Amino acid sequence: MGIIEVHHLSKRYGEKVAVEDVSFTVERGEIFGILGPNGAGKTTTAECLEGLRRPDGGTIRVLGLDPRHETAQLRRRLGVQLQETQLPDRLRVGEALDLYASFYDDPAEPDALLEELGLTGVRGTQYRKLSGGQKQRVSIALALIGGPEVAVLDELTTGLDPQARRDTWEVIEGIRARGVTILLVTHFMEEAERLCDRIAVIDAGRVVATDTPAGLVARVSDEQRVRFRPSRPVADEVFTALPEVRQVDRHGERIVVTGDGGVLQAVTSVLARNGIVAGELRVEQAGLDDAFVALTGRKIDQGA
Ligand SMILES: Nc1ncnc2c1ncn2[C@@H]1O[C@H](COP(=O)(O)OP(=O)(O)OP(=O)(O)O)[C@@H](O)[C@H]1O
Repeated sequence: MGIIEVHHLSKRYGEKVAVEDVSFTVERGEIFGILGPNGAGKTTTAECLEGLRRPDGGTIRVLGLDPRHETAQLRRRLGVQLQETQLPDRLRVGEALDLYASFYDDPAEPDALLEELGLTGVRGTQYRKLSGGQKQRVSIALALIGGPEVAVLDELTTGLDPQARRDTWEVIEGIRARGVTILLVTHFMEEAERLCDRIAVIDAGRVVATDTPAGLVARVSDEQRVRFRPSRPVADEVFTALPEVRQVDRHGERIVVTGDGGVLQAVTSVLARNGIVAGELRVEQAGLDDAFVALTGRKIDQGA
């Protein structure tokens, strides 16, 4: 049995269908992503499994517990980072952690957690004086203070600059390394691709695909393009004779060879055999954003 099991979940707000027939299973130790554009139903799904919202249909089990009826038991074992955490402006970071730790029977050690999240230096700093990245890391610390087996992190890097985002990703990988299962709600392709073992792509309230990032990309295309400038003229046939190659194009002195996943290896080998050096070599392949367009028919809104 998965550590999180969602079967045929549905949720409406009045006439508005927010989530329709959503199913997925998260295995222990995974970073599992729920990826979709704004308004896709990601937060509603997360809130249903946190026990914050009552589903209209379907079943949910988190750690074998029903969030609707076993909310108190679940709260002790589930860490939740809400989309926007606001703490009193004058509360100091250390005070916030001590306060949250007091809610649990067997909390994590606050100082060790601050150290792990790179917050030791701001232990005595008031919340209002923290940078966006530091506030975000405090909200992660608060989600982890109860020593949860599962953590749900919702849009944890929205609004952060690229460096703070990368720092946060490293923190998440460290948390997973400690054995915490993570459900990551995001609309950032790069974040999902970098962090997640598997992803449920959700659009307009429905799961359109669940797979590894590489699996999602492979579903839509295994195509690779190799661009280079050969050190001396070379005929198209040198490449078209290779089984991996589908197409050869020329742009001035540059050659673009398109083929399957083995095309780079095939092209570099044949060039080496012919004593040709490939200058300005570039390899392009489909990414998760191409997969998303193919699965949903549109680009994700990357605006934070
Ligand atoms: N309390 C509510 N009342 C009415 N409609 C709601 C409510 N909460 C969410 N919705 C609507 O339900 C749909 C799904 O919202 P949800 O917040 O789950 O999406 P999301 O994928 O998490 O998007 P975002 O990243 O913008 O939060 C949206 O159309 C949203 O406008």
